[in-house]
Amino acid sequence: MSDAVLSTHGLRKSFGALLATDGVSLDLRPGEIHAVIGPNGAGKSTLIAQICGSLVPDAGQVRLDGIDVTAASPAQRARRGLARTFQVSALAMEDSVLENVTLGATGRAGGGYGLLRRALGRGDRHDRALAAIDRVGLGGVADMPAAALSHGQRRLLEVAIALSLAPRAFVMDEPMAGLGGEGSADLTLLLDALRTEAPILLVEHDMDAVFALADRISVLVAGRVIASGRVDEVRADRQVRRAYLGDL
Ligand SMILES: Nc1ncnc2c1ncn2[C@@H]1O[C@H](COP(=O)(O)OP(=O)(O)OP(=O)(O)O)[C@@H](O)[C@H]1O
Repeated sequence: MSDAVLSTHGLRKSFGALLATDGVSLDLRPGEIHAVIGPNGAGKSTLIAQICGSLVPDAGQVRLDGIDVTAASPAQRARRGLARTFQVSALAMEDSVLENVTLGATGRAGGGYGLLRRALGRGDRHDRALAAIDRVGLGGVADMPAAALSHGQRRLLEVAIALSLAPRAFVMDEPMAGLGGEGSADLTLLLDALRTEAPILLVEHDMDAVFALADRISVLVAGRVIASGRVDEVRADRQVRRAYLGDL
């Protein structure tokens, strides 16, 4: 797809005899949320790891803005605008919300300590961090340590770190995991609004959130995309219902 911001082409990765991803091709287009769903062990985390560069595929390619980044490191991809939020929070708990955004974004983009100190002194980085914090609704707690935040606020902080990179595309790994109803509702509203700033590849088990947010869904089962399309198309797909959705 020529207008895709992010795309994968035939990504394959095996662990011994197990094919964890088996020729996965999908794309992420401007302005959309594309959800990837599938049962436990389907290969979702393996797919994300290959997209973000922490796992090298056996075959296939990843393109960002049409450029082949398959050989690029996670930091190089982050600098090109690929912003990942983590399934397990990677925050510095002792540091303030603001420090987490300024340092976290610099770290993910691969800055060493010297670069990090220069970045800290830079007004634009500070302003961008504050804007991202405001954007996710944490403006009132910018000086509080991450440890003092609720679980839901920590997820919002993860999004603020990603947002401060001025990303071309977000990759989010189960952002709703462990959130209660209120936390999920807040994050759903935020993601709904964020898609126009950068499209979101969303791996998520929470089907309410997926159906509320996704423009398109791809269903991964045993390492293969068994269906991909608009939400109504995928919900109606017999193979998907049999393999995964049950009686939804
Ligand atoms: N480093 C590894 N070494 C060996 N096998 C692995 C490794 N990582 C993943 N696997 C296997 O690959 C398959 C796909 O795993 P993966 O974690 O990508 O699935 P998933 O869809 O993310 O599952 P979940 O929804 O439970 O997070 C599983 O069978 C898993 O056991």
